[in-house]
Amino acid sequence: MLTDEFGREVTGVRVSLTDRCNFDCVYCHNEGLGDTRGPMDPQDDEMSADDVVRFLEVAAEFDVDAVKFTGGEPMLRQDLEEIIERTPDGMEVSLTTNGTFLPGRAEALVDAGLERVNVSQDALDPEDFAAVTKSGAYEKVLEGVEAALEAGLDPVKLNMVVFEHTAGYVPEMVDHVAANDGLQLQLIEYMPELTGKPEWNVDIERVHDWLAERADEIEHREMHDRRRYWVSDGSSGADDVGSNAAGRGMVEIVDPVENPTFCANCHRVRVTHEGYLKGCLNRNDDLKPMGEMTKPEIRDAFREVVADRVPYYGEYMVRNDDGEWEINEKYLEEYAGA
Ligand SMILES: Nc1nc2c(ncn2[C@@H]2O[C@H](COP(=O)(O)OP(=O)(O)OP(=O)(O)O)[C@@H](O)[C@H]2O)c(=O)[nH]1
Ligand SMILES: C[S@@+](CC[C@H](N)C(=O)[O-])C[C@H]1O[C@@H](n2cnc3c(N)ncnc32)[C@H](O)[C@@H]1O
Ligand code: SF4
Ligand code: SF4
Repeated sequence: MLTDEFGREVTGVRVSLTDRCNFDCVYCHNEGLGDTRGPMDPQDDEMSADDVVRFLEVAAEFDVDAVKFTGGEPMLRQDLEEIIERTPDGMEVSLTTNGTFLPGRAEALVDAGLERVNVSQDALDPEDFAAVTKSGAYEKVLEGVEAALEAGLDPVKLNMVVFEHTAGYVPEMVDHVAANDGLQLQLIEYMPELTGKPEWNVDIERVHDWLAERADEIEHREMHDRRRYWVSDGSSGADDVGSNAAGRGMVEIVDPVENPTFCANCHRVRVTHEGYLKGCLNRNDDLKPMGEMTKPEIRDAFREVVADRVPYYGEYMVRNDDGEWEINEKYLEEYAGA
C-alpha cells in the first residue's frame, strides 16, 4: 500500500470516465475538469476501456481496494458495463450518477459487478430540480433511483448539494430517506473553490446542529472523519431510540470546505477522463500524465502522485494572520508551472 508524506494511505481511486454530461447543474465542479457542456458523443480524448482496466490492475497491485466511477455523467459511456466487468476481483465498484440512464440499465450494471450507487437528487420538486440541473429529467431520476433499488443495489445513496437553492429541502429529504427503505442521504457542502459563487454557501454547521437534534444516533466514518446521523421516520411512529427496523434512515454529511480534519483523512487518488492522475479534487496544478499508459508508466506515475499528495486544507491552504485561508507559499513554488 502506498502512503503519502502525511501518513495518508491510498486505498481508493475515483475515475472520471468522461467530462460529458446531459445536465448542466448550476453548481457543478465536474470533479475539477471544467465545463460539462459540449458534444454528447464519445470523444477521442477519453481513456479507452483497456486504459481504465490497465490502470485499475496497477492500482490493485498497490492494494487499492475500491474504485468509484464518476464524471461528467459516467453512464454516457456505453462501455461502462464492460469496464465494471473487467475491474480486478476484490475491488469494490461504486458509481456516482445523475440517475437518468439507470432505468433499463441498472440490472446490467449489477450483473457486471456494480456494488453501490450514489444518485444525485437535489430537490423533491420538479421545478426546483429543473432550475438547479437545467434539465427537466426529474421523473427519469426518480425512475432511476427505483431501478437501482429493484436491481438490488442497497443502499442507494442520494447526493444532495446543500447551497442556497436547495437548503430549504433538507428536512424533506431527510424525512424522505427515513421513510423509504434502501435509501440513504448524503448532504454535500457546496464547494465554491472550482465554481466561484461563494455567496451560495450555506453554513453547514447549522445543518449538523439541526441533524444532531433530529438524530437517534451519530457515528463517525473513518473516511474523511465524516459524521453520519441515523434518523427515524416520525410519520411511521418508529422513533424509538436505537431502533434498527424499517423507519430509520442514514444521513451523512460531506463537509470538505475549510476542513483540515476532512483532508487529513483523505485516502483517494483521482484520474481524469484523459488519463491524468490527480492528488486532490480542488487542485489542477498536480496533474500527472501516465504516458502511453503502459503498466510501468502507470506504476511510476502512481508512485509520484502519491508522493506529492498534500492535504488541501491545513497544508496547501493555510490560515494567515487575519485568520483567512491562503495558498502556502511552499507549495505554490513547488508546483508553479506544473
Ligand atoms: N473536496 C472533496 N470533496 C469530496 C471528496 N469526496 C467526495 N467529495 C464531494 O462529494 C461528492 C459526492 O461524492 P461521491 O462521488 O458520491 O462519493 P463519496 O461520497 O465520496 O463516496 P462514497 O460515500 O464512498 O460513495 C463529490 O463529487 C464531491 O463534491 C473529497 O475527497 N474531497
Ligand atoms: C461531478 S458529479 C459527477 C457524477 C454525476 N454526473 C452526478 O451528478 O452524480 C459528482 C458529484 O459532485 C457533486 N458536486 C458537483 N459540483 C459540486 C459543488 N460545487 N460542490 C459540491 N458538490 C458538487 C454532485 O452533486 C455530484 O453528487
Ligand atoms: S449531473 Fe453531475 S456532472 Fe452533470 S452537471 Fe450535474 S453535477 Fe455536473
Ligand atoms: S485533500 Fe483534496 S481531495 Fe482530499 S479531502 Fe481535501 S480537498 Fe478533497
